Amino acid sequence: MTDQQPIAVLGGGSFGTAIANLLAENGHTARLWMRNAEQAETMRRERRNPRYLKGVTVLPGVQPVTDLEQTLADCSLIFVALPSSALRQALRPYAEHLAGKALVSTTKGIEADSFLLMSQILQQVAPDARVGVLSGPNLAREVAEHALTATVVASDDEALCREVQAVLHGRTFRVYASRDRFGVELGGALKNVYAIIAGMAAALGMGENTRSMLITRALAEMTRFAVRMGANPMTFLGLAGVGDLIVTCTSSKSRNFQVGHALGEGLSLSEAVERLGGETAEGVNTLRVLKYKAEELQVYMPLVAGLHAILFEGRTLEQVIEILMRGEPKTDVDFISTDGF
Ligand SMILES: NC(=O)C1=CN([C@@H]2O[C@H](COP(=O)(O)OP(=O)(O)OC[C@H]3O[C@@H](n4cnc5c(N)ncnc54)[C@H](O)[C@@H]3O)[C@@H](O)[C@H]2O)C=CC1
Ligand SMILES: O=C(CO)COP(=O)(O)O
Repeated sequence: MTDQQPIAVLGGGSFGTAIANLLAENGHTARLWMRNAEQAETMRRERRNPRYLKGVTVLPGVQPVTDLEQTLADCSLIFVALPSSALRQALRPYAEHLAGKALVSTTKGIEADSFLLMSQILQQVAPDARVGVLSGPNLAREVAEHALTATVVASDDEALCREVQAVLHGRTFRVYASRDRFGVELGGALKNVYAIIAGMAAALGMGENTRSMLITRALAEMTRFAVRMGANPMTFLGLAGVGDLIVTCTSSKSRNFQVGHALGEGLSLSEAVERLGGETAEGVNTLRVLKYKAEELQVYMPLVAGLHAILFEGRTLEQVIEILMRGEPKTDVDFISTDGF
């Protein structure tokens, strides 16, 4: 990448806009690709995102664009901030334009049928691309409003990690590098499920003891699962593991937490998702596939099983709490074995 070359951000939602602004703040030109021409035009004219991050000014260095082919041709570093349900379909027609490019996924989801993470899909779609992920406790609004924030870029391509650090690292945004691409990415996807549970607990007026128990046992079961899948357990003690788990399980700015909260208020799943007004909450789809993957791999994930039972198997919250709390006494701390909550 030369100093003059623009950097692409694909997806003009909350996170894409926040990342594009960070790049612009650091003196780069960010080509923010959006599929909706009207919204791109509004952003160009009014320097704001018409749908997401209300009140945030979009900096002059951010260029909203709608021509994906041209954007890919012009940029060698490309951040992907599309929902997981859209990523493969959106990029597959442009596969030939991705060869040799550095693709960094910021998407925190899992593909339904394949159980592939987004960087694995990028690798499939563009086998000759350089691939990395960006993940961590990074609520888009707080990033955009300059809350002091840290994140992780992960790839076995060290040069890619350094490039991402160079362009994103700034006054309020610190970027750490990791080689555990799989663990960093999996952490970002798994924590969304627990944020839904935490939102439910908050709506039901459960206290801080409960929240702490939830977060801690969530960390145990997501680590257990990730290690079984081949991730480094230490990653889960870092920003992309427990860091992201804490922020999404404690903040009402998290859309997954909001879905859980709405469920706790008594809304149905479809009503809870609808209340987000089209914003992405990845945790619902992740829950569907995770439950079956955990069973297939025989990984003990009682919180995942419990939430699945409530949302998709007609169990009540009371029944699930009874099962979770009244089970036979277990040992604490043993994260990796099947003991525990
Ligand atoms: N919002 C946040 O705080 C963070 C979000 N993420 C992740 O980033 C990803 C995107 O999230 P957000 O930006 O928050 O979502 P969002 O719901 O705010 O925006 C999604 C954007 O993708 C666009 N989009 C949807 N389907 C598309 C398609 N088929 N083709 C082209 N564009 C399409 C939408 O028009 C919208 O502009 C998610 O996986 C999320 O987990 C990661 C870190 C923080
Ligand atoms: O991933 C996030 C913060 O790190 C954002 O979480 P939500 O997608 O739940 O808003």
